[in-house]
Amino acid sequence: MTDRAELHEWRVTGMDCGSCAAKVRGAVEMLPGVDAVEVTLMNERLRLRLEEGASSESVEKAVRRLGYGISAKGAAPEKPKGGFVLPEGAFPGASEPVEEADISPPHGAAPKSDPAWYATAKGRYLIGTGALLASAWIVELLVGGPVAHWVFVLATLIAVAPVAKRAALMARARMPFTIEMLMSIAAIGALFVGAAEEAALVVFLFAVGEMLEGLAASRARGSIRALADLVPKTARLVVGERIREVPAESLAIGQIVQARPGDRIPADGSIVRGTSGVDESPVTGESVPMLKEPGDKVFAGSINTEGELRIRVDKTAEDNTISRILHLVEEAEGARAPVERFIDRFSRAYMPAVVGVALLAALLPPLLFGAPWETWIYRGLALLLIGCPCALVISVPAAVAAGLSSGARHGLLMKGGAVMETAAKTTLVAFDKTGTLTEGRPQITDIVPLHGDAATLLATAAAVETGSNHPLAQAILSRAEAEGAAVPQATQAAAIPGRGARAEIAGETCSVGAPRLAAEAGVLGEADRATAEALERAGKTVVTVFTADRLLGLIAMRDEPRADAAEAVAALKRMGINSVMLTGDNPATARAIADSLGIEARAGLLPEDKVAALRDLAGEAHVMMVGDGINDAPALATAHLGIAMGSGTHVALEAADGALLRDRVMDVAGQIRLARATMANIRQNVAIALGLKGVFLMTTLIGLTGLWIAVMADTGATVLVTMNALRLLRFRAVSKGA
Ligand SMILES: Nc1ncnc2c1ncn2[C@@H]1O[C@H](COP(=O)(O)OP(=O)(O)OP(=O)(O)O)[C@@H](O)[C@H]1O
Ligand SMILES: [Zn+2]
Repeated sequence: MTDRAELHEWRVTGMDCGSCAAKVRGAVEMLPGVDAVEVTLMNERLRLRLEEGASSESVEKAVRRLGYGISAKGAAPEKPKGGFVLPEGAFPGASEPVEEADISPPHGAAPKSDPAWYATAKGRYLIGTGALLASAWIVELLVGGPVAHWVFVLATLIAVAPVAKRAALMARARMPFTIEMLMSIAAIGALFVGAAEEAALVVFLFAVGEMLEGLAASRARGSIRALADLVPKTARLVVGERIREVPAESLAIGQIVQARPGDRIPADGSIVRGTSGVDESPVTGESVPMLKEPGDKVFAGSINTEGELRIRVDKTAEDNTISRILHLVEEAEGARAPVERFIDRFSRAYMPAVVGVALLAALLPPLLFGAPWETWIYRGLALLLIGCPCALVISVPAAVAAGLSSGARHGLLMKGGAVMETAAKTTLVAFDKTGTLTEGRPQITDIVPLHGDAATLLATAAAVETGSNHPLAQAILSRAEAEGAAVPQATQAAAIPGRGARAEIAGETCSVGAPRLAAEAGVLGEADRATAEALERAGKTVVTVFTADRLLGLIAMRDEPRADAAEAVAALKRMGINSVMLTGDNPATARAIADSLGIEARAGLLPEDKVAALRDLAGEAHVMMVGDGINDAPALATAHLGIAMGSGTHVALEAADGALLRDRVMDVAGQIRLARATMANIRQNVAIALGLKGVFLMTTLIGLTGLWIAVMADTGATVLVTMNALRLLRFRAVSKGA
């Protein structure tokens, strides 16, 4: 393997059942110099590594030969071929290139809408086979007898030809067990046992099934694409006195745009003029409009409800929150759940096994017991049709895609099926305290100067904290600003993670930090310690302000628990999930807050202690860690699952396994509920798929059902499974008003 290998990406159109993706993967994997092949059905993507010297054209050729459309990502979109390789002129118009469903271009460009069903290659194939079948029936009605029989034979042959051609192509790509192959053998075989009418019907029903599958797949894709549609295509750019309509994609950072009442905001940005209620539900799922004023941030895709706003663009179109969410949901699909891999392996073994059973059924009874050949060959052919694993193969990705996009619309993000599967198993949620269980906006409650006055103490503390972005530092800085304190000049200001901050003021080293830090420096007397502890027992966080030789004073702050934190802990409890709070804050403060929430607490943890605590917990439970993502990245990475919540998520979106975009603790329960519902949905789907197969396997063997029922059973199962999965789109993870 050379390290010059390059990553390539294409868009592949026309895949709409799980086995399609497997076919593309199989065909491409065989090519020399190709490695790390990844095919995703829902966003129609093929990604692989090409070694130096290997040509990307051979990849494109291999995919086209299977009858799928392929175009390089980023390059000018080429017109994709339809789902079927049709002989020239087999059906009117069928050999023209077909504009198939286009997925969301991930970065905000205008997505095309799906063409009507009859305009797709599969639609035309369906109409063609339907017309053939209908004409044959008319002939049967008018003429009947042997003529009609031969008309059915002819209709079957014409209709099955494109399928057989495709089956042959796949077989040559060393994939003999495909649904196309089973179909072709069953249809042509049926002609030999004299069931011509049924053969024609079978091909027609197969076309119906393909069509429905295609519709279901594009529906699932559409639900993800809907996210991209939220960002307006155009923006009203303010240039001097005038306003110009420009494409939203072309906006550059720093430009000013106008949003009128009722407009969707075209870019992530900050308000420079105007005050208005902004409905962010499209992005975060938060349904109550938020009052925004100059300086506040807004997301692209939110709706401006009341007044005119002028907004400075902060992010380009491909970098805004919604395209990052979209990107995440798309990426997510690549991380396949273990259950999905299992199903894949299973279905790969399943098809050959069914072919074996079909062969035995056709041969054994006549050979061993002298049963009639015709009957048993017919039954064998019907068994072949039962060998289509479509329903089984689509059962997992359909549910995962529906679950993911349903979550995304409520601000609950998970990076793929693997994350969902783990989330569903959660037995313990570890919460970070500051900014997660609490608002993360501490307010100063007490200033206790020991030398000099309160204003000087505050000013000194503020000078030291200029080097920190800790919430406690923010509290001190904003209070100092509000009081107009005369903050002295500080140099070499630096944060001491998990402990405090330090700086030089007028040649003297000055520190602000946990009482422990002052104690270590030997400047915390008994009386001061008692004062601090009394404040801490009231749920306040105390910081000490000190120089090398004396304690200047104490500052107490209180960070209120989030309104729904206690309720969320209770909701998790009802789901059988324990909660624990991990915090760097001192034990007394932690105890006071934990008691008010009904949660266990581990306090006084340095960042590395949090990691150790999580390792410890992960030994006996499935742990989901929820943090604000700001300085708990190592902890998020240590838990089985790390979920970033609230405002910090914009930083942590890429690093965590999932994110909750709203500042609601209840969403943790919602996230797990959604994951559980998705896993339950998958189990139902697998049961439907396998159950129906089992039933029809039996009825076919005893001769109760025949060829066309076998096709219907497969199509029916596929449709049932997809519809069941789409139910997840209506999933309500969070009760209203939570
Ligand atoms: N910049 C700072 N200024 C003052 N004190 C600080 C600062 N940074 C940390 N501390 C002290 O160290 C303690 C632990 O800080 P750490 O950042 O680990 O926890 P936290 O973020 O406050 O709480 P949590 O762990 O729940 O998020 C704080 O409670 C505070 O006493
Ligand atoms: Zn299929």
